[in-house]
Amino acid sequence: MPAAAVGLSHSPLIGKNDPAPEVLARVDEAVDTARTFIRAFEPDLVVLYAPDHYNGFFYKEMPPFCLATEAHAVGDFGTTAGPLSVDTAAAKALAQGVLDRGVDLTVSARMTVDHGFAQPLEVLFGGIDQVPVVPVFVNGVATPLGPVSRIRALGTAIGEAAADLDRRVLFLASGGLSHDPPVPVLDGAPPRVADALIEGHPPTPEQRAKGEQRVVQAGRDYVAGSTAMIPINPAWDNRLLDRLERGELAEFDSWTVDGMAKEAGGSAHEVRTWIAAFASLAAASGAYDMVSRFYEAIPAWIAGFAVVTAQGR
Ligand SMILES: O=C(O)CCC(=O)/C=C/C=C(\O)C(=O)O
Ligand SMILES: [Fe+2]
Repeated sequence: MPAAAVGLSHSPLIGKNDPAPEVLARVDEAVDTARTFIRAFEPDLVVLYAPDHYNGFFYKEMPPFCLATEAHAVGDFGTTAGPLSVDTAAAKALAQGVLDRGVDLTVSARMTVDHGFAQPLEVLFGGIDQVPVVPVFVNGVATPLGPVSRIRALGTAIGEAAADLDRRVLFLASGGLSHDPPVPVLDGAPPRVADALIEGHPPTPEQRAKGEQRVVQAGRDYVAGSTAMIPINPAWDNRLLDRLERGELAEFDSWTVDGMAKEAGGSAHEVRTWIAAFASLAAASGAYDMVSRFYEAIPAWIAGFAVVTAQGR
């Protein structure tokens, strides 16, 4: 089955706290390469693995992962609000295929998603409704988190199920790599914050604007060096990309949740989306080749920022 993968870091700070023009130019070139790759591949289905940042999933019920048969974006950090063009029939077929393979998948018939999903669709496809998509939420921020092996199992099961669809499938990962942006944490949160993380009260426009401003300020503080955030870790990021490039996906099973957070920051768990996407590509194609690989540490975006394309053999 024709299959490909693209990994793209997201950042709420893109366009809001940009790095120097020469850095932006290098990112633009890498993103253009990914767009050209996608145009040449001509996918007719995108399986999009992305995290949520307490806009759609809350501690009242927090699944490790969840596949959507319909989805709606909230429109945070300047992304578009509205429905994603979910291919419901393909989503249902993949969900059944994953469950049949013994992975306990949660399904949402009305998923709420945020910039984690919307940004890659806008950047690569020009909008959130431009391509048939199956959104797959992968928890990358809300501890406790299970072992990475389960994410690899999810990605493998989705890749195997996708191979039965007879479609041209692009597996797209959104997030990571090492980064430690200000995302609220339940442990030790004051009661009002804890209640919001558990119940998920939709923020007022003023509350959303205040939260977004806090992230922008964190980006400025990070560039200025006055921050307690765990630093971007290019060595860790490149180790991850090396393993993806060599197809050594089983090696990720030994990566621990605590170790990942300590070495690469609280949001480094977003790399679970990358591991899922590449596991899907490996399962759908048997083997793959990395076609392009861009990486740069971008403090203004609080991101170890990567853009990668890979083609199934
Ligand atoms: O209100 C808030 O605190 C929102 C925080 C938030 O959404 C941060 C997101 C950061 C990323 O998506 C990232 O750097 O990957
Ligand atoms: Fe994120």
